[in-house]
Amino acid sequence: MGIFDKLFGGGDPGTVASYRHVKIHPSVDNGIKPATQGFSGGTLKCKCPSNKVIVTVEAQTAHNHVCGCTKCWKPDGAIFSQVAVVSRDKLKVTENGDKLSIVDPSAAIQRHACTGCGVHMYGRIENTGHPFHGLDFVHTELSSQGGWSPAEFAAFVSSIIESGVDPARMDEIRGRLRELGLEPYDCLSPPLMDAIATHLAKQSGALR
Ligand SMILES: N[C@@H](CCC(=O)N[C@@H](CS)C(=O)NCC(=O)O)C(=O)O
Ligand SMILES: [Zn+2]
Ligand SMILES: [Zn+2]
Repeated sequence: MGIFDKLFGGGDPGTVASYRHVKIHPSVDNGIKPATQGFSGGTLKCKCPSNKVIVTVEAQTAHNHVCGCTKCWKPDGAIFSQVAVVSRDKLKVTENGDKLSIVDPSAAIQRHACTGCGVHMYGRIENTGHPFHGLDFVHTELSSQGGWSPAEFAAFVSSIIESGVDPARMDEIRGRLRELGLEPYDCLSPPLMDAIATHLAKQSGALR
């Protein structure tokens, strides 16, 4: 396809592209399962064969999404992470917490990873001025329970290139995300970006 076609939408108008062959993340590749009404949490387990780290989440998650950034934990072979939030008072490390270590203590989100298998068990924001302080970040695919809130959008999509994804694949990857109903954004979704900006504007005094 030439640059003109690429920019102005040339190509065969009779063809509806399917991007089913494009893999995003195992939790969305075969269709996205809806949340179970009344679901109230479960346990997340790391991938160690024994002495697994276990995290208990006592609530349904919110804002689940796939994230293309380089910092979020991804299962082997996946180009996106899947990550949701839960109130920090609903999350407890219940077994083998001594195996956890913070990946990057200087990051806004402190990701507590298992030193045995590398899986990130939860991410926590300790900066009380951060717009998302009070929320923990979790990968609900680490739970054997079904019923968690499903992915709703795709964040930091362009960032997958930083992990080595060929930029020429971006059209098919965004195409697949849209096919799955996961609108692709290069940062967070507009409602979350608006929430961050509102928090910052109130902090600075630009808004009251
Ligand atoms: N392009 C960067 C984006 C990193 C980034 O900003 N990630 C977002 C989504 S998880 C974030 O909020 N990071 C905060 C943090 O990692 O502490 C990358 O891929 O490394
Ligand atoms: Zn482990
Ligand atoms: Zn991320």
